[in-house]
Amino acid sequence: MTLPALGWSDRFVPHFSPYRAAGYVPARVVQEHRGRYQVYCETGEYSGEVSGKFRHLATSPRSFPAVGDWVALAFASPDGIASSSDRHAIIHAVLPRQSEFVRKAAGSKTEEQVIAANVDTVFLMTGLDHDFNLRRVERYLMLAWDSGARPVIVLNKADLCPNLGDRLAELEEVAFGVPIVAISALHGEGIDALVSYLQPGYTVALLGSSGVGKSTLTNSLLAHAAQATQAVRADDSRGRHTTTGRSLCLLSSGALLLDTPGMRELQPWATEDSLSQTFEDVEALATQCRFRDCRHEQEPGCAVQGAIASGTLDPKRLASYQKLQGELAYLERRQDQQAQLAEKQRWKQIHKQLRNHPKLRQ
Ligand SMILES: Nc1nc2c(ncn2[C@@H]2O[C@H](COP(=O)(O)OP(=O)(O)OP(=O)(O)O)[C@@H](O)[C@H]2O)c(=O)[nH]1
Ligand SMILES: [Zn+2]
Repeated sequence: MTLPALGWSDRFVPHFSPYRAAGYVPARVVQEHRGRYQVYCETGEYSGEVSGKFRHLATSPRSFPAVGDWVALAFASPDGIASSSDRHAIIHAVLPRQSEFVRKAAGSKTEEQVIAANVDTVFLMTGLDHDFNLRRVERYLMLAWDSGARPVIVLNKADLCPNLGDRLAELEEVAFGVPIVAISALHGEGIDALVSYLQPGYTVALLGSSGVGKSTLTNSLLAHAAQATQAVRADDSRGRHTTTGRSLCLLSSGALLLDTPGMRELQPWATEDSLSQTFEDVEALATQCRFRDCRHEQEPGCAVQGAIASGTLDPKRLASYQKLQGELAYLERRQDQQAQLAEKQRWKQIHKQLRNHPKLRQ
């Protein structure tokens, strides 16, 4: 496979040039399992792990490669002689990510884990059945803004929806220009509208609650992929079915689909930036409130309550905003507590060292 077919773009070139000079090759992570990685580069698929130096210098779990990452690779063989015919390789660096999806453990930055990297477009899937929920769409939009990937709202199960027009109108109120595509994954309807996001070398991922139709859509996108997988297999000298069981798959259109259990389980968390981006209407109104610290409850001159009274803002949207703001504040408090605890531990350690210091001991 060529690098552009794997999703390489000019944006990575300057970041990679020092590694190229040192003799490394660029490769993309297509699978991760307990510190072992499957990667693709121009000469095929390799199995790899990070170098000892990498491990030593890594400051957090976030530093480690994730599916979708571009890495600097060196070929290795057991006797230490570099050779590209050997299928083992060492990862020496992770290139800066264009986007990343992070699993956040409540209140602990150190436990944050990257579960997908360099996704160009994320399909936020919502069902047009009982799953339809504007508040959930808001949360997924926040997650998307936070990741750096471009969101597209995909409304699935259009076949079950008698009032699509109403649904679309409701959604537009929270989507602020994010494209909305209605499909029926089961019946293969409307999929054509997704094609423009499935350009060769583009990486897409699906997010949405369980049962929304992610697998159904994936299967329909993969359905005609036989030829493409052939091309990938031809690159593998051992003729293994290299695309099966991979978290990054080549679609017939030439786009890459990133699908991992981690992505499927991803829960939206609020961050300051994503909150502002998702609720720019509420925040714009808030700047018009008479009091700067207006809580948008009973205060006089509250522009937010004014908008609700005049029917231009849905009160449920304000409630959603305030709920997420509360969640954000909770997370920040937890993080502060953790930081304080870590600081306390550090001083304990220092005191202990001082106590045991030979010159200071009586
Ligand atoms: N009527 C209708 N049913 C659909 C459509 N797409 C998916 N389904 C059905 O919805 C159910 C769940 O679909 P899945 O594709 O398994 O959903 P998922 O998002 O992958 O679910 P998880 O694997 O739990 O995350 C299945 O019974 C599908 O047949 C659709 O467009 N219309
Ligand atoms: Zn106000």
